[in-house]
Amino acid sequence: MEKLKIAGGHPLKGTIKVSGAKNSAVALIPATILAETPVTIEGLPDISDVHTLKALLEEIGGNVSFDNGEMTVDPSQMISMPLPNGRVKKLRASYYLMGAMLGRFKKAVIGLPGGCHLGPRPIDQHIKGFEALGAKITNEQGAIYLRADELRGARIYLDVVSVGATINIMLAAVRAKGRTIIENAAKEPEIIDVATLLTNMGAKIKGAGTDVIRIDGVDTLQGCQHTIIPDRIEAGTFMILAAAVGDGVLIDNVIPHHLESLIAKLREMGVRVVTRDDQVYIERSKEYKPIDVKTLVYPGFPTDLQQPFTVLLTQAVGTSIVTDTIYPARFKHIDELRRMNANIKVEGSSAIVNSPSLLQGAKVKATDLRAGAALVIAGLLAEGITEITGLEHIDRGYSDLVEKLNGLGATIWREKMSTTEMEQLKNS
Ligand SMILES: CC(=O)N[C@H]1[C@@H](OP(=O)(O)OP(=O)(O)OC[C@H]2O[C@@H](n3ccc(=O)[nH]c3=O)[C@H](O)[C@@H]2O)O[C@H](CO)[C@@H](O)[C@@H]1O
Ligand SMILES: C=C(OP(=O)(O)O)C(=O)O
Repeated sequence: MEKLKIAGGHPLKGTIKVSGAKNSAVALIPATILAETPVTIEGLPDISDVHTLKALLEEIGGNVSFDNGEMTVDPSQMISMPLPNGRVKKLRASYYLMGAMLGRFKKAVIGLPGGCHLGPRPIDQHIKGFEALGAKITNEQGAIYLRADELRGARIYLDVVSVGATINIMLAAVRAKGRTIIENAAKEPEIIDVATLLTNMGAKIKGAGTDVIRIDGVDTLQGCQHTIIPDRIEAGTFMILAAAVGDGVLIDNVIPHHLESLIAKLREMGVRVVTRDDQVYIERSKEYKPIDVKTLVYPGFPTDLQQPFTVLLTQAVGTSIVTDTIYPARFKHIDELRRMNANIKVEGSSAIVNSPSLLQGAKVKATDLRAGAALVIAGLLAEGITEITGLEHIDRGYSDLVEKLNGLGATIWREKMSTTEMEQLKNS
């Protein structure tokens, strides 16, 4: 087990490259199950979620190679093996195995997903969608059993705008008989990316990226080659980090259009942001203005950037309010930031940030992926040494983070934890 150490308080400068999108990768990889012949995905991030999904595809008989960001999946020998426990609990997106296996085999047994603990994360809209397509679904001892004699297209209205439910229903519907219409669909760029892969495989999908998606089911899907989109959340994390400690940082491999809400909020705070075709240049400000931020579904401000952004707000002069409307309890990072001398209190679904605070290095714990990203930014801002445990969360979503930040001149490294430290962590 390792911990992350950061010697903070130094400005960063240079170029940092964004990897492929985690939230696309974790849907694109299960989508390969739907094909009859090999599918190649290029530009995948080297993160634990990708490795876990690779192992899950192998468990059901997939022949998978993964090297230098390129994964080739031969799904021809896959069978509908039950995946009730173990690896499925390591990530949220194992729920996409439900849609993909239902689409290909018309049956699946999958354990309930894991992922970040952000308060309740129901999957009732996924289930509602599968049932509308004709599947019978039961929940037995923590695993979901899905079975259909045949899948038939249906009109499905989502009661909540859900990324996972939109993609999952799409995965099952591409091999259903007839037309499926998903109304009140989520519009995230990752949904368009998955629809692009499926279309290249031979699926008939219209409207991905809008709130009405039409899918005409087909009998078979074939292999193809696909390049993943850049990770807008990793890019956003680097933009916030650059706004906090950057003396001129160029973020490379970004689609600025995917980050308009963040760019607007950074500018509102007084940060200099220059956008180019696939790059964003950022310089920290001499005096940051306090602002209010509310997370919303895309294209609103992403909940996944709420935690890192809160750290930047500790440098503003005045009071800022951050409200998370997607995950109202996504504030576990606040206790850790307080250990670093931040003056933040949580009231309901809002964090009230009184600032500026001179952050101090401390021993802190990443409770989830973006809490980890927030602590890294805090560590880079803070005076002294910050020690972060809970790296398994950060490793789910950030590829080569230490190397990338060292490339900007940061002093950040991983260290093995002693047995005593591991014991202390287990009991904390
Ligand atoms: C692997 C992946 O892509 N994860 C992202 C995905 O998670 P995920 O797909 O799990 O998030 P959703 O978009 O489904 O959730 C949005 C909201 O809808 C609620 N909900 C969702 C499904 C459902 O069946 N019932 C229900 O009530 C959730 O509790 C939440 O309040 O989108 C989230 C919101 O942008 C991001 O934070 C996650 O990084
Ligand atoms: C919440 C996140 O991930 P997941 O849905 O995979 O837990 C995230 O990426 O911030």
